[in-house]
Amino acid sequence: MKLGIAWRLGLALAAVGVLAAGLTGYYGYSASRQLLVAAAEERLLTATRVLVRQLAVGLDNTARDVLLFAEHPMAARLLARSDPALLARSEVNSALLFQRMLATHPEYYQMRLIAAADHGLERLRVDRDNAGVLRVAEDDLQEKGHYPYVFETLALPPGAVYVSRAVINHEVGAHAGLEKPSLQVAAPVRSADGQVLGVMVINVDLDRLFDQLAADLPPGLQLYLSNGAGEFLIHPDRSKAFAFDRGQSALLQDSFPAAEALVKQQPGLPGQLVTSVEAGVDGAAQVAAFVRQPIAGLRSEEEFILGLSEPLELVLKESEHLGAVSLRIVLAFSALALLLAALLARALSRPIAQIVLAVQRFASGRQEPGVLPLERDDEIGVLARSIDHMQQQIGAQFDSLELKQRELDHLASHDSLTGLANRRVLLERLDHALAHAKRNGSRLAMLFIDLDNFKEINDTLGHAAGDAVLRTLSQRLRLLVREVDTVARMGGDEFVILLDHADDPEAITAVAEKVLESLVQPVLYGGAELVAGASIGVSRYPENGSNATELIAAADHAMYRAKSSGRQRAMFSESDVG
Ligand SMILES: Nc1nc2c(ncn2[C@@H]2O[C@H](COP(=O)(O)OP(=O)(O)OP(=O)(O)O)[C@@H](O)[C@H]2O)c(=O)[nH]1
Repeated sequence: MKLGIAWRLGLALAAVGVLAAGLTGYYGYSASRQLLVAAAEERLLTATRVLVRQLAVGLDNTARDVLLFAEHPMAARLLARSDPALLARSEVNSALLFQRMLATHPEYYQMRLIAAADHGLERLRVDRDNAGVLRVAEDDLQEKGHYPYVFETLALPPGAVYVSRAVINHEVGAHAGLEKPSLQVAAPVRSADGQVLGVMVINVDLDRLFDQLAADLPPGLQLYLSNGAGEFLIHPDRSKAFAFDRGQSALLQDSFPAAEALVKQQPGLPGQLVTSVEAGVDGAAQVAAFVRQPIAGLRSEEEFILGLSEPLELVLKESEHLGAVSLRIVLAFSALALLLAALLARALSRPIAQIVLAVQRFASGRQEPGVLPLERDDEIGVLARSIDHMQQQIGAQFDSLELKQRELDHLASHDSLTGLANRRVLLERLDHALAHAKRNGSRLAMLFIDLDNFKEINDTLGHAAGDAVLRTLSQRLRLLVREVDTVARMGGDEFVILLDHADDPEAITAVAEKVLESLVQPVLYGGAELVAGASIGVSRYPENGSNATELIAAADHAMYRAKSSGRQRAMFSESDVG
């Protein structure tokens, strides 16, 4: 189907409408997604910074706890082992305090007092086990001098606190702490004279610590902790936490490439970033925030990078509703655009079709012209009125041309002076009449009339008088014959009357007599009576000829005989073609 210009315009407008609605919806939808992602990044970063702050506070509190015990005189007394009675009481009291501490701090799983002497022999130790909290029997106490948290702490200045690297605790007999991700927080114990007697150590269960920290986080968030090198210590996928402890590698920068900037950052400086990855935990896209935070005020080789991530799907959940609303709006606008386009196309195509029909009808010259939308006051109305005006102009010019054509036809076929048929028309009609007569076996007669003494009128009264005589006599000739008969002026003062169905010679003679009588009647001109008269030669078909030339020649010849026989008479042709 070929579409008209109005429909094509309508469809183009509809397409523009649909496109505009679609693009608006699409950009609104994608802008909302970007805003949601940006808001999630901001939210995650804030939450991560809060967590880092809580971690620092937590470690600080543990450091305070360690210092409290390390600097208490009871610790020095226990390690100095000077007074046996005092020692026994101190042991009981200290063990009680250690047990109270473990009871109130679920993240602590071990508290120990370790001597600098005897290869770092544990002097007092309270462990958490599956049943609760227990004081480790003297026989089970171990030598720990070879562990960094012992010999490095022994070297610390007064008041300093050591924080170990995050490790999995493989120490034999560690009860609940065995194979736990741990931090050892330790401080040296000194005698009153400043001599280093041993160390006070609290073992922190990292999992419990972060369970506490993350307890208030909204659901759906995932927690990451790595050391300064990017090795995961806490990961939603437990197989990635402490992978280095199993001789494997699971690095923050591998899971979140942007985090490499934090890993490579100069130690001791804080840093933060937000990032998005296409395939995070479970292969789902994630939005994440990471913060690197040095442990301020504590002696540690460790720095932590803490992070939170949220699945992109969760972040964009709100945009799904917006997307559905956008889609409905786009569909509604598209339908509206199509409807408007159809209405516009109809509104345009109707008057255009009217104009086309009117122009076609006008072009094909139909009697009933098409109706133009003349009353419209828009461009189509202007066009219709212009076409109407043009049609009227063309119609008027056609009428004028037709008139002129008729005048030309008349001029070409009639004598201008008398209005009678001219020689050309006479010959046409004669041919026609001859053909008809031959077919029907009918007869024709031709009267060749030449005025007598006409020259004299011209010569005496002038050409105008001659013209007046010619006009008057022509009128008389026309009135003498029937409608079907032809009266023609051959030129000068010569006329021919062609009589159709002229079977009877007497009837022909009667016509010739009437002609003679009529033409000899005077013509009034300028108060004078002018008399011409005429001589007539008569030829007949088929007697005197079978074609126009023969019949005219025969009549002409008979006319000359009438002239030479004394004028004012009619004579029949004597020529016989038979
Ligand atoms: N006024 C006028 N005269 C014409 C016209 N056409 C021809 N004539 C004149 O008509 C005359 C015709 O000549 P003739 O037939 O020899 O003159 P005539 O006096 O009738 O001679 P006969 O036929 O022998 O009687 C000429 O003088 C032409 O000049 C015309 O249209 N108007």
